[in-house]
Amino acid sequence: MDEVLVAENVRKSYGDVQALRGVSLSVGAGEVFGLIGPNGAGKTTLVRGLTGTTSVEGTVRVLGKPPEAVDANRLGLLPQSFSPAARLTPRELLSHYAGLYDAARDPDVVLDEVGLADTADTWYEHLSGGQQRRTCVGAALVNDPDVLFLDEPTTGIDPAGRRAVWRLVDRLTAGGTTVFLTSHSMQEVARLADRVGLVRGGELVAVGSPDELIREHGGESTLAVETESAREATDALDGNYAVSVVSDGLVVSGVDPRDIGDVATTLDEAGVDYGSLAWSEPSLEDVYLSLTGESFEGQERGVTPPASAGESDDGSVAVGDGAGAGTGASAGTETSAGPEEGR
Ligand SMILES: Nc1ncnc2c1ncn2[C@@H]1O[C@H](COP(=O)(O)OP(=O)(O)OP(=O)(O)O)[C@@H](O)[C@H]1O
Repeated sequence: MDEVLVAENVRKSYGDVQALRGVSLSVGAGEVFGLIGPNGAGKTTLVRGLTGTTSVEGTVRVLGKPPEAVDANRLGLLPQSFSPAARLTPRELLSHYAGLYDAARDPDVVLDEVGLADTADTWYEHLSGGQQRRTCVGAALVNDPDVLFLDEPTTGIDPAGRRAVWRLVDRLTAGGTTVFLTSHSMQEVARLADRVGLVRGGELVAVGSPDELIREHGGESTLAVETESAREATDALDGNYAVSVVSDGLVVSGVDPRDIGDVATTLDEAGVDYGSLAWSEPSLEDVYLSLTGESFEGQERGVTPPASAGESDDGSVAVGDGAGAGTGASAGTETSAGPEEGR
């Protein structure tokens, strides 16, 4: 695989703050690389170092050259903060940016793709935050770049707009564009990234495909039991299963989906009332939690609300509703991305 982006021992300090402490990575042609990590971990600094918008120590190569030497027609950058002229419309802004390049795409087509066809003639300052961000996304890729850097592209954008941006990224990567993305959305990273890097305290602490990271750092699948009788449930399951008590019940670790019925039967036989059983596989969120000690997007892994069988918002599968209802229950698989938001 041709290496499009290479960073070797990249370091950056702001005064006493070591924002990057020797980051090395490479990204191949057509690959989507997703960078995740807590606030202040160094993600934006790395994007800035890779794009030559801040000086760094170490080596950076983009398309085989120092970033400043790369033809601007071939690069796209959506910075985390980007404030274009407030009294221009999305159509005017994209036309302006398109005019800076040799062979840009038709701004109206891009506006349509980012879902702004209806607001193309509204002043930027009168757009909603999400519409503004979509305008910026459109501006970053109007030149159809070979390498695209997106620093938190969909922050503030609603789910439909996020899907539109994801489809745009799909379209670009299908055409061979390499994408380097930072995000605080686990769903976005799992949906888009071929490989994920987790940065913490200025260091890249893990790199791999989402599946590899989940296998290595995600821990076991779990069955969350929502019950007010945690002690009785624990007594019933102890010995056969690893159980830990949580605020609204207990979590049984390492349960194979085929064993859910056995857990339900055991609880029934012990006379334990439970509201729901929710089985889930480890996800990128668990990887993030295990490597940073913080939950991703502020979400807690765990018990889904009582529900009849069906997929919950976090993609886990809840079964049962009251004692006995879980017997013979089937379970689905939580994808690492949670419920797929349509391609
Ligand atoms: N221009 C600057 N001057 C001084 N310190 C800075 C500057 N830019 C970043 N830093 C510091 O460098 C560290 C890394 O910041 P950076 O913005 O790269 O983190 P991040 O991972 O992108 O965070 P976030 O998720 O909040 O966007 C932080 O401690 C930050 O305070």
